[in-house]
Amino acid sequence: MASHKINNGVKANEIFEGQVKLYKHMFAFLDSLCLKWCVDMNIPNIIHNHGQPMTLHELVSTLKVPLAKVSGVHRLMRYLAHLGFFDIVRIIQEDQEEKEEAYVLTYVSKLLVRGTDHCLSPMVDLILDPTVSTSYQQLGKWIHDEGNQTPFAMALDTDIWDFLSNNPTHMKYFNDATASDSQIINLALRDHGVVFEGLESIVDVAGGTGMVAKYLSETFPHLKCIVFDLPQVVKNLKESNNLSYVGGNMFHSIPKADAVLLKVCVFHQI
Ligand SMILES: C[S@@+](CC[C@H](N)C(=O)[O-])C[C@H]1O[C@@H](n2cnc3c(N)ncnc32)[C@H](O)[C@@H]1O
Repeated sequence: MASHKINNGVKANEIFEGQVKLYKHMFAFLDSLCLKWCVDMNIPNIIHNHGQPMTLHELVSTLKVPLAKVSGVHRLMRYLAHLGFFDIVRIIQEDQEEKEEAYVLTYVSKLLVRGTDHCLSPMVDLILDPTVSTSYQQLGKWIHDEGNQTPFAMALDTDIWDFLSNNPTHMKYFNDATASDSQIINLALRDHGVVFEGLESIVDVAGGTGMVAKYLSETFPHLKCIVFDLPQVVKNLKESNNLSYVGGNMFHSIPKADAVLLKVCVFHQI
């Protein structure tokens, strides 16, 4: 493309390339929302349960989509395939002469199949929940605020922990999401268990509902595991011989143990 100068000394090719980049990021929210759509529709499980590549026709009939929306599903699935969530293969169905497109899971969408020990769909449920995601609309207001409130706190006029404790549905989203993330960590711990050998006790500070501690207590029956979190998070959770829950505020004090485990994610701190 010609790169002659135009107004203000900006080259035409820079304008076009800039526009492409700008639009890519401007529409990036659609990537997240298409992901949310496919998780909300349970498509990873539907394809997984189908046991073989699934055609559009099979998918829309399982989803019970009205005829008018079949092409919409087709477009969404092609876009999700472009993003790497599905592969598109061509298969021949019985009684047909022409090959047909069919969807299969990729290593990414396999992480969205609910009911496995490495499912991250609860994380998608939480992060793309409108209450959480729209709080980032507050960034402009937040940057001018002299206090230390997060955008989430500004949007809802309450601290995230108070919000969760007053909203059981979101509390469940949050706990399920952090537990799903911890399942993945457990896969890493499984291969590096040597780190915990020789310890008699460990406290998982801000350990949520105890997914990591549960794994440790089962893998190392002689290790005393304590999960420490806010009282409303750990109340009524099932303890075992070497697994206990303690409620409190980590900024005041934490239970004594040979080692401290601290694993938090920071999305709600920004
Ligand atoms: C992102 S979650 C991490 C949970 C778990 N460690 C994990 O990685 O799955 C942060 C945790 O910190 C807890 N938390 C927040 N403020 C706390 C405080 N002041 N004292 C103890 N726990 C707190 C929350 O209840 C929540 O379970």
